[in-house]
Amino acid sequence: MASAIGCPPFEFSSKYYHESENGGLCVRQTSFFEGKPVLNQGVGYSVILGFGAFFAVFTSFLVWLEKRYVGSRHTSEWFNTAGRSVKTGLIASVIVSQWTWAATILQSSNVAWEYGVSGPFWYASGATIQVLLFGIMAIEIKRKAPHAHTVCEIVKARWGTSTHVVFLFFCFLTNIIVTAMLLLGGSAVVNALTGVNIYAASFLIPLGVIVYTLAGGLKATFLASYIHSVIVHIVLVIFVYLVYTASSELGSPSVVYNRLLEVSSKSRTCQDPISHQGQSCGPVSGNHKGSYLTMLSSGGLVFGIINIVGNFGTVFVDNGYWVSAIAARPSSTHKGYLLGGLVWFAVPFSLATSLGLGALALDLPINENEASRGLVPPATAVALMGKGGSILLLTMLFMAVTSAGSSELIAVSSLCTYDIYRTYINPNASGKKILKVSRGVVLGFGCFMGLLAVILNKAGVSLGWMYLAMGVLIGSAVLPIAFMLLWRNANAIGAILGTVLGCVLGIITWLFVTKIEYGRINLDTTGRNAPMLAGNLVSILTGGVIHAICSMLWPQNYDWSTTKQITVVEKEKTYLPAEEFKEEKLIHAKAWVVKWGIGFTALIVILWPILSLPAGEFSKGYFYFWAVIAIGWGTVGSAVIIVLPIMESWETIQNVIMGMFTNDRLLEKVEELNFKLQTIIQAIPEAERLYMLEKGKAKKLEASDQQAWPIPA
Ligand SMILES: NC(N)=O
Repeated sequence: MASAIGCPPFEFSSKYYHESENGGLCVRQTSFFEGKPVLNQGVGYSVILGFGAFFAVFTSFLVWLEKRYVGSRHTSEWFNTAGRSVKTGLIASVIVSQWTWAATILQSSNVAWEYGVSGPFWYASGATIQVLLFGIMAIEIKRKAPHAHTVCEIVKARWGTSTHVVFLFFCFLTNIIVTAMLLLGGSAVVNALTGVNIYAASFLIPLGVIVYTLAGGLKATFLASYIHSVIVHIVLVIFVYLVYTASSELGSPSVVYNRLLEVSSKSRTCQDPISHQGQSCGPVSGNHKGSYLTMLSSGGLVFGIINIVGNFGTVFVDNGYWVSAIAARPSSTHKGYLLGGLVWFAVPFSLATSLGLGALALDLPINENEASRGLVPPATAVALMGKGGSILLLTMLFMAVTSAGSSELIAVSSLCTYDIYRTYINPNASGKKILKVSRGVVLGFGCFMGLLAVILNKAGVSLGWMYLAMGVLIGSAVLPIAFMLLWRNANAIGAILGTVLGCVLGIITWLFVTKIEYGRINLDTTGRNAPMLAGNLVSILTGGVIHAICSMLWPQNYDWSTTKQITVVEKEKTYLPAEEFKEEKLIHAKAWVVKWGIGFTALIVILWPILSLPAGEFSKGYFYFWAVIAIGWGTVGSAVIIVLPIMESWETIQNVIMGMFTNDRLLEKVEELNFKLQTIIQAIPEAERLYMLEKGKAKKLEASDQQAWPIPA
């Protein structure tokens, strides 16, 4: 039971308090980790290097199996687009792992620790809607630029060289920001939990990723992403159930609820040394009744708005999402993005509702510096499970950082290859040359990733600061990039002016508000909510408004003819039915994703928060319901993302297993025969037409046979 002035204030957190030697004062531990790692360095190096090596070998092996037994040809097109035939489940799983950053795991719990229940909600909803809405762009790529490899290729085809250069700059900036956040979060947690040198961690984490991305390109990152997603979701489910059902310290929504009321109670004494500046203690400023159990939180809402703006930038301006859309088969694109978004919602929401609120409910002595470095969830994991918890958290984080990192590698590699090398240096580059350049960039950017993290760590930039600042820097490019595929009158000059001026005005506003509010400009003051909110909003809105005004004054009236003329490097034989590419089908898919994408967006950023406002400070029953949603969403989402890709690819998996256990020589012959036939078909287009015709007839015959002679149950 809590005591207002006793020491310790709560029995359940007594180990974090002691009485001072001289005056009998109650002293709270100044930080949770106290600079002492929970695990030894050997474990840290084993996780980084062991998992890195395992995934490098295993993923390369999977790619080899696919080449050998499924017959994929490893051309430059395949390296950069995975054959443009990836199905819904795998696309959804790729989106989930690509969008699960270190920040998703760490920063979401940080905002739970700062604002209570509203933090995880705003983190999750404010970063899900971009993925849902990007489904619209994804289907538009299929309609308007079916052979593109990157977003900037489309920019160049529509608006020319100057705009191309501007957007290349913003796309690279996005990749650099995302990569920096991955490594800042990853290296901070590895360092805090294992004591591995933070600079060594920054260089070693990307190592395994570079190897498998080099070996297998986009398909390798997709396969690895699936495995990473599975691991992330298994650990997620373990933590959620631990906090709300299994742990002896918490173990039920009711205990968490009572503890959250106790730790924020008005009667709690929070003066130094019973609690220190920057630690959670007593009522929360800006929250209704100072409670952690309310959606009426001004801090939570401001974070939510900044989160929405910043994440529009890191989806729409990150070439990685365009590459995934390009890789998807047309009938899977929109469904993959919608499913991916809905499943991803659970990662920050369920995890931070468990580990973030868990940190508060355990009254952990986490300080502000630890929280902004992303150390809230590791602290809860350690408090609840000891070393086991830290290993699980470390594993989850490593999976998130490496899979999102590999997607960034491919995103940068395809920009350098197609938008710089093929566009400005060697327009007639052969497939072999393109492949070589792609691999060179993967290696180069992989090494640069490590260097970047070292520089940022040295400069004292934290994950939390970077996360809030990203929208100021790249938000201005969001609306112009969306207009590119959605608005025929959007023009080039507006795109350039909007993007550049929006960014400059966003930065000026950000610094100006910092100066006015806090009197000085430094990493601490620029990272506060008010300047970040102002900078983020000015950047995204000015970018869009300037582009819209210019386009209304000088409309382009474009018909997407030049974007449709973007060419592939090697003509690949597609195994997809012609039906997949039909305009009516794509328009139908677009209507579907517009309806569901906008519908779910309205549900999770407008309806849900509005409906939860009348609850004020949650009652125990309301919190129970909230926790059940977090547990249920996490469980169902995890099941879907683990099982669906396997179900969809079951035939391919069977083929590979059969191939592995049957006569290799026979397979080699079939492969050779297949290759010869492909060559003949490519040389004689008429042969392909006849083949498709016969195949269609055979399918129809088979279907009618089945109707006439149904197979008995
Ligand atoms: N991907 C994010 N915003 O966690």
